[in-house]
Amino acid sequence: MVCLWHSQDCQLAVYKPNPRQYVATIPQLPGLEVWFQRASDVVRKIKTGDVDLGIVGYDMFAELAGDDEGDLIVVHDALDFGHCKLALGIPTSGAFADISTLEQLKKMPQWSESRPLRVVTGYQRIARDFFSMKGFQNVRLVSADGALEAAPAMGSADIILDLVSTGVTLRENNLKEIEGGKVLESQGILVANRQSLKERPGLLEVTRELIERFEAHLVADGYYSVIANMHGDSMEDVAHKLNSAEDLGGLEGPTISPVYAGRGSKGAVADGPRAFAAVICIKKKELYRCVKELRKVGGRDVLVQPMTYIFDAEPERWRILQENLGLMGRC
Ligand SMILES: Nc1ncnc2c1ncn2[C@@H]1O[C@H](COP(=O)(O)OP(=O)(O)OP(=O)(O)O)[C@@H](O)[C@H]1O
Ligand SMILES: O=P(O)(O)OC[C@H]1O[C@H](OP(=O)(O)OP(=O)(O)O)[C@H](O)[C@@H]1O
Ligand SMILES: [Mg+2]
Repeated sequence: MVCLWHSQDCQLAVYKPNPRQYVATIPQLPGLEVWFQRASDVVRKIKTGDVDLGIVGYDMFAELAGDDEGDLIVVHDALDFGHCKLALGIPTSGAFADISTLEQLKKMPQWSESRPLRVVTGYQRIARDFFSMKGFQNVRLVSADGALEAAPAMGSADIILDLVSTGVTLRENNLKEIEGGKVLESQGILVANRQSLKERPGLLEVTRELIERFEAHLVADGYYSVIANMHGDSMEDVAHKLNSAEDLGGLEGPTISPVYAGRGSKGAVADGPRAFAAVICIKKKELYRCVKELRKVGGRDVLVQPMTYIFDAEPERWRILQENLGLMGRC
């Protein structure tokens, strides 16, 4: 069983036949059951071995894995979605108006044993460790499951520790971040149950395929595949033009092939340079610059397509996983 909280588009479409049910499949990976669960339950269920693999935010993993990561193993620690940070949110006015650093917060004279600084958070373990590591004395952690940003205005807490992404929720609730108040950075990760990986038939192979596909997709996500028609005396001539232009060389160099133009088409030239199609791979950020470069060297009819995968050598993360499981050289 795989437990998916969120998924990124990498051609592993999740098929959920019934919107009111939580079970689904990935047709490309038969034999795999997908379950949609709350983030906290994803970690708990992998820990107990009820599910084998799961995708969650690192924040939830850090909170719930505990010191005993023994049963859990992070298979991929950077899936490049769900980026956010866990940070303190402090009121912009009142007693905190002049507080802009963690040091200043710590030195506030108001807080005592009988009236501690009340911090509301869903991340009790991380908060406890953070405040004790930073040497805070009079802090009381308050629990809540959502809408934490309302707590200071409601009077049920003084400050909050919660996820921040754009910062809009903090701002709209008259809260601010402070220097030193970032506790951790988070993004989606792939986690597995160690024992299941070792024992459940077929699981390691599926995990290997997921690592390969995720890595290949994450690399491909930065590129476009570009096909352009070029005119030249020969394939070498066209290749030379592309290689001498900045950033048109592709990953290893352009792929050039002849264009067999039909009668009357643009590419049909009786005597003169012949038409070739050049396939190159370009960085998304460089697209428009590359189109202009292509035009300069005679490129026309530029077709741009997204890339799904760029598979390269076997991923380092697969090697690390085998090493962690003590399986090096056996797969
Ligand atoms: N604003 C955000 N931007 C990016 N990622 C976020 C944001 N909020 C939450 N996340 C990520 O999503 C995960 C799940 O968030 P959360 O626990 O709030 O679940 P939810 O989908 O809002 O459902 P519920 O709150 O009802 O459980 C978090 O652990 C975190 O990794
Ligand atoms: O910095 P921002 O982009 O504004 O995002 C931060 C908000 O996102 C999360 O809440 P979510 O939307 O998941 O609501 P919830 O509290 O109901 O889980 C988080 O708990 C913050 O409230
Ligand atoms: Mg939420």
